[in-house]
Amino acid sequence: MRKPDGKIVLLGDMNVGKTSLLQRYMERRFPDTVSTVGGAFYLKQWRSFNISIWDTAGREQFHGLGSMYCRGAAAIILTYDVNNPQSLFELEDRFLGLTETANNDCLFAIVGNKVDLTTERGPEGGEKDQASGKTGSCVSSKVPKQVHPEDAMALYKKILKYKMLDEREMPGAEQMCFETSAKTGHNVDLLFETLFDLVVPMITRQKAEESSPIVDITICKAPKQTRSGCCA
Ligand SMILES: Nc1nc2c(ncn2[C@@H]2O[C@H](COP(=O)(O)OP(=O)(O)OP(=O)(O)O)[C@@H](O)[C@H]2O)c(=O)[nH]1
Ligand SMILES: [Mg+2]
Repeated sequence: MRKPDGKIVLLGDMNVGKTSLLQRYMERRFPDTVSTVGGAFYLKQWRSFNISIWDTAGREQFHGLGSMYCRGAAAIILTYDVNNPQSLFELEDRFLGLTETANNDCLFAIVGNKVDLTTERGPEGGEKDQASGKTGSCVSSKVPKQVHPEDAMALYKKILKYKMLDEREMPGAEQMCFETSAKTGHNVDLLFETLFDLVVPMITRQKAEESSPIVDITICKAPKQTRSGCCA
């Protein structure tokens, strides 16, 4: 098997839907899942590159493994559940620290999953069914969204500051914060394919640097002069 050219890692609390998102994208279905143990990866061919996408366990007992999975990552998908504010909080509190082992120029996407279960705020402040777009007081069993996109965008900006990444050189919060549904497939292709397109130039640059390493001439010492006047 060819070594992957780049790596993307899904992180986030248990039950937010990491495995479901990956299965929706790779297998085009929404099967029943069991809580992930350790981690597992899929290989995706994107253009001429092989990208590994790692699914990790959100359960606390596997927390120690997280930084190992993030090693050398080109992009990290921080996933939360739009119905569970605590799951967004956990991203900053528990998962961000695991990303220290990722590449220095690692990209971050913040993904609010399970939007199919929610209603959206309508223009007049009323609730609107996110799937059908209908406004009304009795809109099925859906609940108002608990975490709004602005909260995720604020976290994205905070992460750039924390990582000391220049906001002007990184993709904007609007591009890197997604709301998805693994159940309906909403925005799932957009999420993964946006990341692939951003990661590919990074891989190309990295490969170019590896094939023509820069020689630091300041560390090439001048030849020593021997007593006889010859160079040693
Ligand atoms: N309605 C709805 N349910 C979802 C969605 N995504 C996942 N689920 C359900 O949420 C539960 C957890 O999904 P998983 O994909 O196993 O969650 P996970 O983040 O991988 O969890 P861990 O492996 O424990 O870290 C399952 O019952 C899924 O069917 C979604 O977009 N909409
Ligand atoms: Mg899982």
